[in-house]
Amino acid sequence: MNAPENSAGSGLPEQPDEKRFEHRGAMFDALAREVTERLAQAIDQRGEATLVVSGGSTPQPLFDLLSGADLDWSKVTVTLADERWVDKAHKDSNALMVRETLLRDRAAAARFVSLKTEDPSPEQGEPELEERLQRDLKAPLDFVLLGMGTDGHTASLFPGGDQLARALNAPGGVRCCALRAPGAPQARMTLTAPFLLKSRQIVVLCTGETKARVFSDALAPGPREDLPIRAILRQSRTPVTFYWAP
Ligand SMILES: O=C1O[C@H](COP(=O)(O)O)[C@@H](O)[C@H](O)[C@H]1O
Repeated sequence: MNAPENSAGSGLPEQPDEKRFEHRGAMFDALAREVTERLAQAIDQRGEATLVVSGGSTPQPLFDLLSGADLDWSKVTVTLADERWVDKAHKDSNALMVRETLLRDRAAAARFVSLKTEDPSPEQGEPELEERLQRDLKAPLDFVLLGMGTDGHTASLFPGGDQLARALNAPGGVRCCALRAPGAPQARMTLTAPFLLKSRQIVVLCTGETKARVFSDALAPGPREDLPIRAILRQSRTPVTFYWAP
């Protein structure tokens, strides 16, 4: 097994905290409160906040709730954990989903940093995006919301990804990585695992029994390459909470 990225004695257990709920509604309410409180605290303490969000379907009810949260959204920078390399109006665009569900109502005042360029491929877009992320995102990130696929991917850290090793082990503060994988219909841009871990708090948000089983598998010994979510769950540098409901 490869060593976890960030296991250098922070005092945190190498195991996430878990918050399990009987109903999704209660889970989304609790998580919306936690995100709002953490962003408000960051704004109070540092004058600004950075929120990284996943794409996919699971977080959409949370985004609906957060869009009306009573926060000074003009001080919040939002970006994605990963993006599919499709046109910004394409139905599979994570940015489109985030614009339609989160960045409206009060949250329309937030600044959005896109993970997409006009380049035909993510490989060609990577240098410009790396520059953008270095310039526009302050680390440590205040709050990182991740999802997980039933194949154990998180962000676009997919098992079998052509650049998975680079995305898991990126050196020197590299923030993003283009990646293609058999389990991902479109080419992807992902934040690297080391950059995701450069954060004050990570939440992994999952629903359903299948993902609960994948989560248990990920906590068991085995290579990160098989279930890349392990790069997030099995480290002791950054606090992680697993939010789950059936
Ligand atoms: O492709 C993706 O999948 C995961 C999980 O999505 P879900 O629809 O099962 O919630 C997501 O976290 C990731 O950001 C997305 O690009």
